[in-house]
Amino acid sequence: MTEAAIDIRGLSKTYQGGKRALDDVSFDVPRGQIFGLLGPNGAGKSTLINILAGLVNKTAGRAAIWGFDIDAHPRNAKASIGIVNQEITFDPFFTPIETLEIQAGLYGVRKADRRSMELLVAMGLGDKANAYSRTLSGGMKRRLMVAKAMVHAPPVLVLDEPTAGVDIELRQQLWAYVRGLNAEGVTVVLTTHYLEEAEQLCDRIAIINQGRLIANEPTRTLVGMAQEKLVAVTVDRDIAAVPENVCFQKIERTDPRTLAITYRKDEVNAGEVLAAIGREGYGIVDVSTREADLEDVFLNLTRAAR
Ligand SMILES: Nc1ncnc2c1ncn2[C@@H]1O[C@H](COP(=O)(O)OP(=O)(O)OP(=O)(O)O)[C@@H](O)[C@H]1O
Repeated sequence: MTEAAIDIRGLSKTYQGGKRALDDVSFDVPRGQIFGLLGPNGAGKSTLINILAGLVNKTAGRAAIWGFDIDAHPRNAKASIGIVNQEITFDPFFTPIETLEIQAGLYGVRKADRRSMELLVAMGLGDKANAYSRTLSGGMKRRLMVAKAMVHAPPVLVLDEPTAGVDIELRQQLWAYVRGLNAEGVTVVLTTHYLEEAEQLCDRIAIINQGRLIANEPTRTLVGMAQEKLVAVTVDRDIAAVPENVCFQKIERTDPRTLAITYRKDEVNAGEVLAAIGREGYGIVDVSTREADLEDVFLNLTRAAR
């Protein structure tokens, strides 16, 4: 079996003062994937990433990056991971190319092995190599952060909330670059609050809530776990009384001629739901359905875990 890109076993962290930020968390990030780490505010995501980065000491458990245990082989572990933090951190007076060269120096990358320009080009910053970093747009700064995390060519790239506060267009742009890195073989781990983003990008998603792992599934499986489906039915005349039927989990009148019906797709199908409305003597004028999405799963799981 191929070793995992990241292997986390029984990881716990209790901060001074008693806050238990991680509670016996175990999971693998498979190599070559884009892996999403989701969780509400304060769930413990940054704590986990900071442990991998060597910035926070764990209380118990173990973690390995690209097969290197972070305690037994800290240097190799560190060399195997690039981390893009939430905050933008670089000296605004250096140019992008200088920023990358300095970072490469910090990581002990030999001059002959450096690929600063190549990275800038890959991130769409080739023509900005000699501009002051402070003159870059927000999106360019984010991309420079990604390039900076990649100077030592780590096989694993971690992005901690990289798109918080970034507008949709820049977000799409950044993801295009990240997908490009992934296509070249880089394993990507990202934390995000944007469920839709995770759903679009990630092969697999783990959810942390209050320090505990509550899900770890291929994205498609996770989305498939949402069994509730919503259908809005508009009928040909005003609805006098809201119909009742066992196949409706919930039904309400949202305007005089529209019913919003929730049903469980593992128990009934849309045809049965519509037939039940028809039997009440209404003609159906319009129907719209909403697929369950990751947000539904997320809410169900975090609610259940409370
Ligand atoms: N240095 C610290 N000392 C004490 N408690 C801390 C410290 N850092 C984090 N915590 C607490 O640990 C818990 C987990 O925090 P963490 O930052 O890991 O969550 P998160 O999932 O990254 O949240 P966010 O999405 O808001 O960044 C929170 O309750 C937080 O207040």
